[in-house]
Amino acid sequence: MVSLEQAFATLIQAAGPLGTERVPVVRAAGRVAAVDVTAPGPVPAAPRVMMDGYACRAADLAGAGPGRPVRLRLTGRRWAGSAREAADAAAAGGTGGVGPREAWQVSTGALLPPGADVVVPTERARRVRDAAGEWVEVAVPLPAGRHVAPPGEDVLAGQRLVAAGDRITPRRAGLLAAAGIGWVTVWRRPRVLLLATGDELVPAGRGSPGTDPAAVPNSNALTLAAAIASLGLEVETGGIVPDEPAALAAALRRAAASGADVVITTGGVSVGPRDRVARTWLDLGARRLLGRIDVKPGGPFFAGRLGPVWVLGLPGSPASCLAAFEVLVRPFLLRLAGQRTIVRPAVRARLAAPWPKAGDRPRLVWARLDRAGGAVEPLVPSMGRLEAVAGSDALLYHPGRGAAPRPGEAVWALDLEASEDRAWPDWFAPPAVPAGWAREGAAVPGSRAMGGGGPDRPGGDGEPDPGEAARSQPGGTAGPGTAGPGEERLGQPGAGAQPGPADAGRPPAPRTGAPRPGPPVVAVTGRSGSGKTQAAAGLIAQLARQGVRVLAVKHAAHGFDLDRRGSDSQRLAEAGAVAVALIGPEESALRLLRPAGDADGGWGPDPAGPVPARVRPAGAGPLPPASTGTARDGGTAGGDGEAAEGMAHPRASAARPPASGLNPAVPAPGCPHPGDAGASQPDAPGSGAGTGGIAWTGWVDRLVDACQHLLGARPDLVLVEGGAGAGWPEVVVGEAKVPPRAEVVARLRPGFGPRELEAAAAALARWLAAGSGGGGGSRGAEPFREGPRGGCGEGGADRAPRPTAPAPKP
Ligand SMILES: Nc1nc2c(c(=O)[nH]1)N[C@H]1C(S)=C(S)[C@@H](COP(=O)(O)OP(=O)(O)OC[C@H]3O[C@@H](n4cnc5c(N)ncnc54)[C@H](O)[C@@H]3O)O[C@H]1N2
Ligand code: MOO
Repeated sequence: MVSLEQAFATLIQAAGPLGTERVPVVRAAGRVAAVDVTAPGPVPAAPRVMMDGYACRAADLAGAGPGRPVRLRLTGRRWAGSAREAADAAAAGGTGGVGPREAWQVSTGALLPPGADVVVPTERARRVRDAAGEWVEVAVPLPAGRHVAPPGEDVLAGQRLVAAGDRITPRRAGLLAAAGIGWVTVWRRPRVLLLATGDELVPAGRGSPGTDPAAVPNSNALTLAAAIASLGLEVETGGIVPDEPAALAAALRRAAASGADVVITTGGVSVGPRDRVARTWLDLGARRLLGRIDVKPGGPFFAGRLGPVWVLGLPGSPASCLAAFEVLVRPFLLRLAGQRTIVRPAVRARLAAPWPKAGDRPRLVWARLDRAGGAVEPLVPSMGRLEAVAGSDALLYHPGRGAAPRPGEAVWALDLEASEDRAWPDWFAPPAVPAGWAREGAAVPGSRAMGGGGPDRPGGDGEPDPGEAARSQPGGTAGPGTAGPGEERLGQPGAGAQPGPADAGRPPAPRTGAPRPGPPVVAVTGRSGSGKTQAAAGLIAQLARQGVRVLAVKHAAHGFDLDRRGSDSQRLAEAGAVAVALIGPEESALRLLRPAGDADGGWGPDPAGPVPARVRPAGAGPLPPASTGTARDGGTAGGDGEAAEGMAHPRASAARPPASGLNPAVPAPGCPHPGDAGASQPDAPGSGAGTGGIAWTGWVDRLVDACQHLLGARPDLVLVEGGAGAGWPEVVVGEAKVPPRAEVVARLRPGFGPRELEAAAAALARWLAAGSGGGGGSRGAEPFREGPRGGCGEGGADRAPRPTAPAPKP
């Protein structure tokens, strides 16, 4: 029997989206974007009036004041939607715009007339008519730009509006339309056919157990149909199928030929003589993917492929059927739908009442979650079983193996009220091959690959869609019509890899409830040329061997060339970092580990080599969007806007920071350091050279989010290589932020070699194991630890404490 975790991995990693189609933006809401959609131009495209009033020149208002009104001649007007008056005025011998000491009457939404640079609201102006004509008197000096929206105020040109794999919400669809986008490439919606099996079943709403005790209303189908429809899939209920073998076989054969992508049955998957669903699918030629699962309820299960059709058998008992749906089938369907986030968050919650069952085997329990209090109450069997299912808003999971959890102990609670925001369930160890990481079209026998070529070409409607681009890779701008490998790097599900080798040897991932602290941040500092990169790569290699997922951050103060072979970032990636973030003065990039066996992509012969995920100018928009986890992750980041402010690159400051910018700020030399008071940077005083530093405000969280987003798992550790430090490489640890007050766990000496690195890694591992790092908990909220801890830096690494690690720049 497979575990729930294995079952999830098998199902999810075998599935991928079903191909793309183009839909007009008016029908895009609710669909899943198949490519990134970026703004073709700024919105507004030209300065726009934001108040009903008078457009004029700010210079003319300079002398205005109470009792000293400035008088402007009214020479034109312009309403929203009209730009003709300029031409009319020009034809009439006027200036064609607002001249000195002139004003035009304007309405909110109008284009700012040429020549004008400010709008005086109606309330602040007085209209005067005399023999010489019409005038406007203004008694307030208003600066240029007041009540005028500059181009790009709503949307910046090139800004990502929707990311591949995102469900397009109604508001996002509105945004696309506002940006002038007409058509969107989306993943095709899976078609689901539901069949209920069982002679005892009667259609829901007809027949009652009260009048016919043997009758069972087909309640599963209506629950499943509503739940699946709410995911944006097409769903059809195919009615009730008798248990009689020939009738069952005929019904399943018809279902498989119905054009559905997925046929889901309920009932008949257990071991009784009339439980023939799995057998019948196999007889019809289906290939089995999964059978019974080691979990209760929900254990009786079947998943297979019959030609291009996915066939799933859920148990009949509603509490089991719906539990299996929530933990397996729902994520699976979302994956077929192309959605990048397919799993709801689970939290660690305190058990508020006794565990209702023995703890000897893996169990799911319907429950009610007290989100504010972090407590959870199992509802079985305190109520009727079905009543409990209906009254639940959480599913508890206990993996079995030993004693049942006791009241007060923490259990995993899948929040059934939260929307999907992650790619892998919290309650399983991160997958060795991250979810969504499989290459599209990669061969899985019998799976419906992405037509071998990925997304369909845009439809033959001839509608241009200049706003859309799969701009995932530098130099390789895969258009919507090509199977850009970049798309899968966005975490696009593919029909791809089998579950990777289990996470053997990997220490359990930090498992914490919400709010979840960020992973610990470690810096390798040292003077230029001191061997920092060598030290960082060595540490990463050691940590990776122990199964620690390291996100390496390389501060490239002078910019970087992403594709340069032998670059530091490549060394870090090759050492075994799951991702390498490059933070440069003008752009940032995140490289992700490429799954083994995926050879193309131009990164050289190493099949496990990294690929560039994306590069964006610092001001131009986020790396992958911060998942909704960002706010919860809290700790170091403010809200999106705040963080974005803190992260705006000074050179991009003319442009507004994007609403959910991920780009860390890399202040230019001498720039005041943006960010919150606790922000610091790895550059120590004396690093001189004006390299600036990395502003920590929020962006570590965002990089971590990006990893979660793209790899389906959070890194266990963030390792920053950068900053001058004292001299020779030092391994500096801090909490969520790198110094000012951090401790040095290891210091390497000139000529350090593998032995010294090993010792440094061991010192770091001890620090992590001591609870300062790796284990989660409340770490993220703690201040920096001051001073050294015992036992650090043994062996080849220097033990010398360094009580004052790099101090913050003023
Ligand atoms: N000897 C064993 N018997 C059973 C085992 C076992 O391990 N050994 N497993 C039990 C478990 S656990 C479950 S769960 C059920 C699953 O059985 P089936 O999937 O074969 O489902 P049915 O037998 O057809 O029905 C079970 C139950 O659910 C009712 N039902 C069925 N369909 C619907 C529907 N569409 N709407 C509402 N209710 C439905 C049905 O009337 C039965 O009462 O097997 C155990 N047996
Ligand atoms: O596990 Mo069955 O699925 O207990 O009700």
